[in-house]
Amino acid sequence: MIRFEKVTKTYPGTGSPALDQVSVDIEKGEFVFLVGQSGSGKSTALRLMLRETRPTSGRVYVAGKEINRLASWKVPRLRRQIGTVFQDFRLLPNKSVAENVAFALQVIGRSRTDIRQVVPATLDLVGLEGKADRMPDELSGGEQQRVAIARAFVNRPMILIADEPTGNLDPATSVGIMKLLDRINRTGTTVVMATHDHGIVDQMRKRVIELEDGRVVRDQARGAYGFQH
Ligand SMILES: Nc1ncnc2c1ncn2[C@@H]1O[C@H](COP(=O)(O)OP(=O)(O)OP(=O)(O)O)[C@@H](O)[C@H]1O
Repeated sequence: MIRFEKVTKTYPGTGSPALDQVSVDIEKGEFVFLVGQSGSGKSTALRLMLRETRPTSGRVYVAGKEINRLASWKVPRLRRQIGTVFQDFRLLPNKSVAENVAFALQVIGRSRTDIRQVVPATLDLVGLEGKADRMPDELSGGEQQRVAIARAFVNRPMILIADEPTGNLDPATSVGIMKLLDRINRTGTTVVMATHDHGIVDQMRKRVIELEDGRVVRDQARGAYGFQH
C-alpha cells in the first residue's frame, strides 16, 4: 500500500538528510508505529506519503503509484484517499461536531443526502453519539480527537496517517483513542502512526519501524517502543 524505495530527503539549506536511503514496504491493512527521537524523520516520512514534500532521491509509492510522478491536479485525489489526524486536533472552531465531519464530505462534492446519512453513522462509530451539535470548545481533548478521527475516516480512506494523535491526551483517554484506531484498522484501513508514547506502543504490539537520524534502525513485527528480544 505504501512503499519507500531508497528515499532520501534533504531539506534545502540543511547539511544532513532528514531521511537517508529509507526503504520500507507497508501492506494493505497493516498497523504500523513509526518511532524515534525528535528530529529522527517521522514527520518527514508522513509528509512524503501525502506528497506534502518530495524526496531528494528515491521513490514513494502509494497504492501502486509513484506519487511524485502524479500530475499536480491528481494530488487532491491522492489525499482524499488518505485520512490525517494530528496531535492538535485541528478542528474548525466555529463549526459543530457534525459540521466539522460533514465539511470533509462537502469539499469533495458528496451529496447532502449522503452526508445526512454518513455523518451520524460515523459519529456513532467513534463514540460521539449525542454530541453532534456540540462546539469543539465544549468537548474534552479525547472527544475532540474523536471528532478529528471521524472527519479523517468519514470518507473511508485506504490509509489513515496519525502524527502523535495521543500527544495531548492523558493515558486513559489515549487508550480509548487507540482502541478506536484499532477498530478503524480492522475495517481494512492501513494505519501509520508516528508516536513517542511508549505505553501505547508496548501495549498494542503492532509493527514498529524505528528511525534514528533519518535511517531505519529497526523494523519489527509486534514490537515494543524500545528494542526487546
Ligand atoms: N521544513 C523543513 N526545513 C528544514 N529542515 C526540516 C524541515 N522539516 C524538518 N526538518 C529537519 O528534518 C529532520 C527530521 O525532522 P522531522 O520533523 O521529520 O522529525 P520527527 O521525527 O517527526 O520529529 P518530532 O518527533 O519532533 O516531530 C530534523 O533535523 C528537522 O530539523
